[in-house]
Amino acid sequence: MPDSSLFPLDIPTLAFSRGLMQIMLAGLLVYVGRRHEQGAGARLWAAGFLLNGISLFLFSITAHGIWDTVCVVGNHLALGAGSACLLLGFWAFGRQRAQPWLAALVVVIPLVALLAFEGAWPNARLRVLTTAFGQLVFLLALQASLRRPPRHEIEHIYRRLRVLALVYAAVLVWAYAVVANVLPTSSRLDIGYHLAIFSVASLLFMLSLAVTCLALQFALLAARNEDLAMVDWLTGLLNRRGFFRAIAHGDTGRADAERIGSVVVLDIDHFKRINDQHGHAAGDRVLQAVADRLRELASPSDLVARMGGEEFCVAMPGARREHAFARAEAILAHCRNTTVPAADGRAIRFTVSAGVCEASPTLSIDDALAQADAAMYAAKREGRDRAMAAHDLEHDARA
Ligand SMILES: Nc1nc2c(ncn2[C@@H]2O[C@H](COP(=O)(O)OP(=O)(O)OP(=O)(O)O)[C@@H](O)[C@H]2O)c(=O)[nH]1
Repeated sequence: MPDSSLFPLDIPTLAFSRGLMQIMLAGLLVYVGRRHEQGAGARLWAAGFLLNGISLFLFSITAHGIWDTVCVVGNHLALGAGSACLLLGFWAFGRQRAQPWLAALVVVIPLVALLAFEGAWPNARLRVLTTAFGQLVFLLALQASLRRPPRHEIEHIYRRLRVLALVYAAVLVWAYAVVANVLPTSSRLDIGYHLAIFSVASLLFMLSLAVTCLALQFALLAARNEDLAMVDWLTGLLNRRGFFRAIAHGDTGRADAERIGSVVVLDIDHFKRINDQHGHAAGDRVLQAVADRLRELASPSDLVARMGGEEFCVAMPGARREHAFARAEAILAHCRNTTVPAADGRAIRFTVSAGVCEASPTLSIDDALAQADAAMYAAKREGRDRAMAAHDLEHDARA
């Protein structure tokens, strides 16, 4: 066998650099996990990379006697525990049910390798192969955990990671098939050569995995921030932006023509007076009480939003004008019977005016809202605390 190598780096040096890199990435993930509200996944990933790093450090040490045993035991235990933590991290991040038996399996396999082929029947080749089998189980479990992304925004990252894990699993099988003497080795491609290629592949995989974990955490944060930008902080309802986005994305779950159905625009009567008499904080509580009533009376497919100030809107998918009108009147009655405590202990009573408009394939959502708004102002002019339909306004105008 010629004494030549395409890889001037020896495997322990590569293992040392891989270990160092993983420990550094673990530090970065700890930082990210601590700063984010949903950082449980990142913290578990950090533990996984740290343990993997320690395992590689121990692997790269050349020790003798008892210290050699300590290094081999530590290497196997840290490797199994590290893989289990990475899996637990993906389950926590994806809000999936953890599968303790699977996590236990990736810990038990290197342990069995250690006890059986280091302790009972010493056989380095079988020990290495069993440990590699544990890594293969980890990669397959990782593949399975990436099947259902928790949000559509991170779907493409999950898809790429699945491809990456698959390619790495193929390299792992190829490298260890040589160790098992399953593949023929030419005079040039000896076991060391294959393991060196595997070491580089492993370095690249773990680096990509860590960068992907960071990318996932940031993508989740960006998606959550986008959610917050769609929600009114005071009432928890959609805000104007969230309402139009939900309409555009078809969140009502209906086909186009039916999607919008009818819209009801609601406005609290003499709200300025409530603010002036009872203070802004009491006014805020009235806004929250209206939001609660709307939530209570909404059907699951309705979109309920605070469009700004004291104006609210409910999109009722599939609802015809008469049905929407009846529901608007029910909301008004509910608000009429609601009391909100003022700071001085008095009960604040309030009323709401509403305008109803049925959308149609020829009437855009903007036009339907404008017509419902006009109907709501007509209701105000008629004396407030009532609902009016845009359709009736048209009829009156024509008469
Ligand atoms: N407390 C509180 N008040 C708000 C908020 N947003 C807008 N307002 C107040 O809502 C009031 C709206 O007053 P107007 O537009 O005159 O309407 P109104 O008094 O309800 O009269 P009508 O609509 O004609 O019945 C203003 O005084 C705003 O300051 C808010 O988030 N909290």
